[in-house]
Amino acid sequence: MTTDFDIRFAIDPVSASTMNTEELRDHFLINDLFVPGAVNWTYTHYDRMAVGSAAPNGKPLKLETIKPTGTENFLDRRELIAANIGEAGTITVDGTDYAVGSRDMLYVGMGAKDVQFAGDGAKYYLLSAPAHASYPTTLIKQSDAKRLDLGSQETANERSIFQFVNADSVKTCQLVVGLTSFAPGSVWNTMPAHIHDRRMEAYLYFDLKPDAFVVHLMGEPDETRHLIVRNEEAVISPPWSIHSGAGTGAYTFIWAMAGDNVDYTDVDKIGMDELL
Ligand SMILES: O=C[C@H](O)[C@@H](O)CC(=O)C(=O)O
Ligand SMILES: [Zn+2]
Repeated sequence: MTTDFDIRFAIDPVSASTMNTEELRDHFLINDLFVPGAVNWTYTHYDRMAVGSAAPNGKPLKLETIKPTGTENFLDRRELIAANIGEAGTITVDGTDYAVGSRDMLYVGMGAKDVQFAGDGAKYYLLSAPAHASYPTTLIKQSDAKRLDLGSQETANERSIFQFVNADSVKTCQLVVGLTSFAPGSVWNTMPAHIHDRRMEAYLYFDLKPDAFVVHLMGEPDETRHLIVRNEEAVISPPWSIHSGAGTGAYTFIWAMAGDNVDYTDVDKIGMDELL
């Protein structure tokens, strides 16, 4: 078996501003992310972040290398986070089993050779970035996350940010990952919006009803575009872009960054009056 992968080149803001809907979706949206019975990757040229999935569907799946990494094993020069958005499962790393419950994340440090994803109803969302050191493989539960409550009901952005990667939970080289959930009726994420040119970001939207979608905003603050994003689809946010969205109904999302620093408080805020 060989793992399927797709490559996304880095797009500059001027080129992005000339794109039509189809071109924007081809470059920045990842649909068909979860393929039952397979691992698949989207290898991006934004900080070489790879965004993927493993949906075991009854049969354990092995993490195989893909050509773009240029290494014998996928994690020879990379680190990985697997976030389970499905039912409880098990990830085995070089012979050690980790029970990864629904909404748990597993950090796998650089150098792990044999990684297997198992669990009938488990759905692992995968994030991987180049690493410079090998940190211990660690299970991170939602209760280990640092919680930040933001927004208000009046502005439909009342939400809780769970920073799974934080100073107390796990040490990583580049990956900073968390999950954001909403108070009933709140639909706006990341508004007011921000940019962080030193880090790219990826969003996975899930827990959406079949006919619901998120209108995801991207682009430079004075040149915004939108993507219609459905359940279990992901969006790549280039370092120069805002990343914010409003759902037609309830949803949850996982955000993940890689780049020059691991300080998620280091963002450039965009004023509500600056968006065009
Ligand atoms: O850089 C950080 C990420 O964009 C998210 O943490 C933002 C987010 O979850 C939110 O405001 O709803
Ligand atoms: Zn951000």
